[in-house]
Amino acid sequence: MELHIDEKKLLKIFQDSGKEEFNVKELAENELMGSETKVMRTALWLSGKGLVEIIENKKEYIKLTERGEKALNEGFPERKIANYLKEKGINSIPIKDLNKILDKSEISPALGNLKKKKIARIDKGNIVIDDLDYVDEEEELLKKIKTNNNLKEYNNVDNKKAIDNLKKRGFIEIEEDIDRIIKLTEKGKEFIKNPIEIKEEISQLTREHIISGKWKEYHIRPYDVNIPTEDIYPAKLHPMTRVIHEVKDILIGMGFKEVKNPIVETEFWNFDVLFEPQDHPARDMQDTFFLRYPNKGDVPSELLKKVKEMHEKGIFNGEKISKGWNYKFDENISKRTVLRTHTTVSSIKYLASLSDEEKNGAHKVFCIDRVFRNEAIDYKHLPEFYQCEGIIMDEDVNFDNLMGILIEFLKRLGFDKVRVRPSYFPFTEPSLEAEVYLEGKGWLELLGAGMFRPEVLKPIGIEKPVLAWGIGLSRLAMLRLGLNDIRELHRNELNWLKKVKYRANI
Ligand SMILES: N[C@@H](Cc1ccccc1)C(=O)O
Repeated sequence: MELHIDEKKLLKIFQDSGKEEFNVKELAENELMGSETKVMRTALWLSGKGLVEIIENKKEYIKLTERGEKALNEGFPERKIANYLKEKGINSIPIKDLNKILDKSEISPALGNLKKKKIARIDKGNIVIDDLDYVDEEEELLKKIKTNNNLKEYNNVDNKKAIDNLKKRGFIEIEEDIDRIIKLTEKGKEFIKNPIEIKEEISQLTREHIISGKWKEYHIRPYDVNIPTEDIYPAKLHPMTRVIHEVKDILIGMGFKEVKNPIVETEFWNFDVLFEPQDHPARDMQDTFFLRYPNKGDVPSELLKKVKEMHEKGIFNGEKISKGWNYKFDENISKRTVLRTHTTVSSIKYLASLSDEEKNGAHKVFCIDRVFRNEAIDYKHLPEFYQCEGIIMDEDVNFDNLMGILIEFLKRLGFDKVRVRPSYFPFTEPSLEAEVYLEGKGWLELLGAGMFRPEVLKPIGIEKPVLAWGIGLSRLAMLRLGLNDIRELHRNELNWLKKVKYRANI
């Protein structure tokens, strides 16, 4: 068992003395310890290891007040009267002369007590003490208390009255203390049968230790991360922010660059450019938030014409490359404003913004952002959530590369078992859906992906193939945080935020 040097020292005191228990105060006086806090801290560690037991006894003790100390040293006021008379060789004095002997405040308690204790009698304005060497039980008690202050010792009926009186006269006070005993357990007794070697220990190696060569003499104590400590809750990032950071770090590590775009978009960028027909059910009121203010946005007119032709007839630059959607494209719909429904807008806007020269190069970009869908709130749906989207554009990237990059990305997120199924998105062909396997949960759908269709790429002037994927981050967050209800993520319940453990790379 690895012990801290203080633990060794404490046990050594037991070993050297042969005693099995000690009062904390006694241990604190031992030079190996030096303070009660040190003894207690060390004893707590040792009790955690089962070597000692800490026994706490509540103790009531009697404390002499300042007035009590004075009475003990100078005598009780009534005793002062008796002593005065004794000195003068008399046994009575007029009450009015008592101020020669006592402070004003002491006179009436002295008189009261002399009468009560039947030591003196009053005779025609004089106070008479017959036995000047009287024995006073209260004085005796106060002397005893000075040497033994444990209230328990004075608990018998005889003392009770005297104690009460001393308390009333303000000579004593009853106080409470906790008496702590450190006692060896059986395991502790076994342990100290072996010699305990105390060698100076350090827990941190400094430059001085190294330069002086002293490091050779010290024992460097290993960290014990199992020592119980108090829980502390420092400020930290919101768990959702941590999910975002984790994904961002992974993608940057894979060579992607981040792009950002506004939340408000035109239907043109959110849908039209992505070859989603204007009568597509995904656009209807169920899914999309349409804006009243502003209700119109600017749309690049050249591109609008090209996209319109593609939608209506599948024609680009006079060449029929697709069947198109065969409906009447409405430019007013294109201009309507919406809260973006997916981050694919960012990918496509990035590609459309490339200059001719940039188009010659290869591009890897990603976007992590909030998207909005008009969904009823339940345990797995919120109208606002995070998506992460990535694209790669290069000479001859293909579907195999897409699979490869997704498997790698998911692996870095901690998902080893990945399964891919064919899927459908209006803007990609072929399209796929990737599922990951989670112990105890089975297969979970995590992302959608595909190769952008020529109907999408041609009008924005991109000739090279582009692979794209989108992943919902809220679901990932739920997995990371062990949540069964997505609403928990945004409720911001303080206790949950304090205690939630974020496990990156599950
Ligand atoms: N935008 C799609 C996901 C996706 C992105 C890129 C390619 C294919 C699919 C969605 O929101 O579900």
